[in-house]
Amino acid sequence: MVRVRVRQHVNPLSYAYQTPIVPPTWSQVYTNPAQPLHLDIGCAWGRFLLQMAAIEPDWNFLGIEIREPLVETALAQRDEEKLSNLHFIFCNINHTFAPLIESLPPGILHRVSIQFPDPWFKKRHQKRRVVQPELVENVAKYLVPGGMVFLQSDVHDVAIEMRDRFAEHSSFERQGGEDWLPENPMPVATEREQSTLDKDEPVYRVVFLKKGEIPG
Ligand SMILES: C[S@@+](CC[C@H](N)C(=O)[O-])C[C@H]1O[C@@H](n2cnc3c(N)ncnc32)[C@H](O)[C@@H]1O
Repeated sequence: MVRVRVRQHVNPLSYAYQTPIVPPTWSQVYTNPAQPLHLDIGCAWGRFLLQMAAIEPDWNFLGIEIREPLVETALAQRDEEKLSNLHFIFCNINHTFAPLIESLPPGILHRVSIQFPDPWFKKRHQKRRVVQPELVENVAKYLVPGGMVFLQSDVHDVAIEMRDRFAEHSSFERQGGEDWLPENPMPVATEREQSTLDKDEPVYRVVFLKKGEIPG
């Protein structure tokens, strides 16, 4: 895979990232647009999804990333691997969630992952964090009953903040008790997860399911 130099962070609150995208024509993107969708928010180079899409051909995967060069690289790799159940979109998810999901067949969003989101440590920068109350509200609105939210971070405060934002919402039920999950429920580790584990550092993980009856 060819790697280009990219900025480490972009400010999602800056003017350049406020416009919602025009969604693609999904029948030109996925072979079967009716398959359950896994949305990965902040997918970076897309390595996690490239592996997931190969392992789970009966799912569609959508990676969202605010740094455009990473999306271009991920799409090129997707094409090289001929994965017709995988797509990546360059956008700011905080301005795109509703129009994006509404452009898909209804009842399609079954899984959302947010893995190692940018921590934005300084107090005055914390509004740049991706898990804002409006995002939680949108996940609650569009995820199917029984659908899964998987969150993980190596930064304890960030993990607590995103965990609490989902826990406080009446639509979600936390899984696995009060402790952080010891294992990743997904069969693939992200790049950030792998580098954290390689350094023997902790990863804070939590899963929520959306309450309600699962459609038969
Ligand atoms: C620390 S990286 C983690 C990447 C990957 N999930 C992993 O675990 O290896 C966080 C990613 O989220 C992206 N990101 C941050 N804010 C975003 C936003 N509002 N919308 C879409 N992507 C965002 C960043 O550009 C970055 O690539």
